[in-house]
Amino acid sequence: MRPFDPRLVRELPQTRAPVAALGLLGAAAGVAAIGQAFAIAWLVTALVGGGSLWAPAVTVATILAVRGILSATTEVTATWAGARVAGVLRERILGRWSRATADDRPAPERMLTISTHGASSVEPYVARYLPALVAAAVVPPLAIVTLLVVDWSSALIVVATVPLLPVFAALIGRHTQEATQRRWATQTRLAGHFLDVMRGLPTLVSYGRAEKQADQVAAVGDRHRIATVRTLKIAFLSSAALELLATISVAIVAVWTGMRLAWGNLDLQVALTAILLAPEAYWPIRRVGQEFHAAADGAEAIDALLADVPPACFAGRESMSVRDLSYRYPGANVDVLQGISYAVRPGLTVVTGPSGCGKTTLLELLAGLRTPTAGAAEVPRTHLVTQTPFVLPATVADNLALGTGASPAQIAAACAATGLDRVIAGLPDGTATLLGDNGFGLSAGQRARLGLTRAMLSDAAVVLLDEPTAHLDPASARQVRSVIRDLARTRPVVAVTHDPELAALADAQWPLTERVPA
Ligand SMILES: Nc1ncnc2c1ncn2[C@@H]1O[C@H](COP(=O)(O)OP(=O)(O)OP(=O)(O)O)[C@@H](O)[C@H]1O
Repeated sequence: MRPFDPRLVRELPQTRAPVAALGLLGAAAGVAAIGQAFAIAWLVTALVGGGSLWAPAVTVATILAVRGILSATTEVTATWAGARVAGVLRERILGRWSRATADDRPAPERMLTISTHGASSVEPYVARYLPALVAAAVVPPLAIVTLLVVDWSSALIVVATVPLLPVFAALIGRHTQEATQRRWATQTRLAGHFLDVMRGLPTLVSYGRAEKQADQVAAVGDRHRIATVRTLKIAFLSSAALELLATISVAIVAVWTGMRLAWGNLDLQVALTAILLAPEAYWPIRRVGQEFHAAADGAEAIDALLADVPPACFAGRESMSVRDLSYRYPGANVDVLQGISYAVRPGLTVVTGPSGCGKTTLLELLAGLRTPTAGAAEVPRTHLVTQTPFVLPATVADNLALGTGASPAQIAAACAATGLDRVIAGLPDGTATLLGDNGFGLSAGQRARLGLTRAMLSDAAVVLLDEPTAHLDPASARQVRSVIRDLARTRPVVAVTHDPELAALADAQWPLTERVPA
C-alpha cells in the first residue's frame, strides 16, 4: 500500500477540495502545536521566575482556543470529506459497471463487496488517515527545525531516533497488507456464498436443505472473523511497538536536557521548550501508524474502485448489422455463435432456432451487454426486454417511467396499447401500487407486459425482445403480438421467439442453428 494514492485526486476532481482543506488544516494545527510548546514554556518560566503571568497566560489560552477550533474544524471537514470521497467513488464505479459489458464486469460478489464495504472503508482513509499523513509530513520537520534553533543537541537526538518510527511502521505495514488482502478475500467469499444462498433459498427450502446452509454460512463467517481478528492483532501490536519507541526517544531528550539543566548548562525556558517540542516530532508519525490499519482497507478499496473497467462500445449507428460475429462464453471451449452475418431491416425480425443455440446471447451482443469474441456488430441505441424484465421495488408508475422520462399521458397511451391498463385497474392503488423486489405483486405475464410498455415508451432506435409471448395466456399473447406489430411500424424490432404465430407475423426471419461441438 502506498502512503497516498495520487490517482484519487488526479482521476476524481471532486476529491481535490476536501483533500486540500484537510492538508491546510493539518499544517495549521502543526504550527499551533509548535507555538503551544513555546507559550507553555514561557508561562512556566514566568511562574517559576515570579514575572508577570498576564501575557504568557493569555498566549497559552489563545493558542489552546485556536487548537480547539482547528481540531473541531478538522473533525467536521474530515467527516464531510470522507463521505464525499466515498460517495464520488461509489457513484463512479456503479456508473462504470453499468456501462461495461457483462464480460468486463467483476463477479457479482466482488461488485457487492467493493460497492458496499469497500466504498465505506474509504471514509476512515480520508477522514482519519489522510489528516494524520499531512500532519506527519508537516509537523515533525517543523518541530525538528525549531528544536535545532532552540537546542541543537536535543535536535540531534530526535533526528537520530525519528527515522526508526517509519522503518518499524513499514516493516509492520508489510504484514498488514498481506492480512488485509486475506481479509478482503474472505469477505468477498462470504458475500458470494451468502448471495448464492439467497438466490437459491426457494429451491433449498423446497428440498429441505435450507437449515444445512446456516452451518455453511457460519463456517465462512468464522473464517472471516478469524482473518479480522488477525488484522486487529497486528494493529494493536504495531501501535504498542511505535508507542514504546516514541516514548523511549522522548525520554532520552528529557533526560539529556534534565541533566544539563541540573549542571546549570541550560536555561529553564530552553529546556522546557525542547522537552515540549520533542514529542511533536514523534506523535504525528505514531498516529499514521495507528490509522494505517483502518486505512489499509480503504486503500485496497480505492485500488479496486479506480481499477480500469472498459466502458461498453456502442457504435451509435442508424442501422443494425453483424458481420462474421462469433462469441464464446469465458471459460467455455466452444463458440456459442460462430461467423454470423446479418443486416436487420425495418419492421419485425424474428430470431428462431432450437433451445440453447444462442438466441438470447445474440440479443445480449446486439444490446452491447457482451463483446463479440470475433467479427463486428454495428448497432444503434437499443432497448432490450429480457425474459424477466427488471422491476424496481417501487410504484408501478416509477417502474414505467424508469429510464424513459415519459409523461403521464404517454404512459397512459402505452399502457392502453399493451393492455397493461387492465392490469393496473385491478391493482389496489392503481399506478401508485408498490411492487416488491423482483416484481413481487405481478404475475410473469403481467411483468412481461410491463417490460413491453417500457419498450414502447423508450426512444431507442431498435427494440430487442426475448420471448415476448412466453408466460402469456392465448388472449394476452394475441394482444401482445398485435402490440409488437404496431411497435415494428415505428422502428425495427428483433424478437427471439419459439411462438410460431409471432414468427408468422414477421417481415424477416433470422434462423440460428445449433453449434455441435467438434
Ligand atoms: N452466462 C453463461 N455462461 C456460460 N454459458 C452460457 C451462459 N449463458 C448461456 N450459456 C450457454 O450458451 C448457450 C446458448 O444460450 P442462450 O441462452 O443464448 O440460448 P437460447 O437459444 O436463447 O436458448 P432458449 O431458447 O432455451 O432460451 C447455452 O448452451 C447455454 O448453456
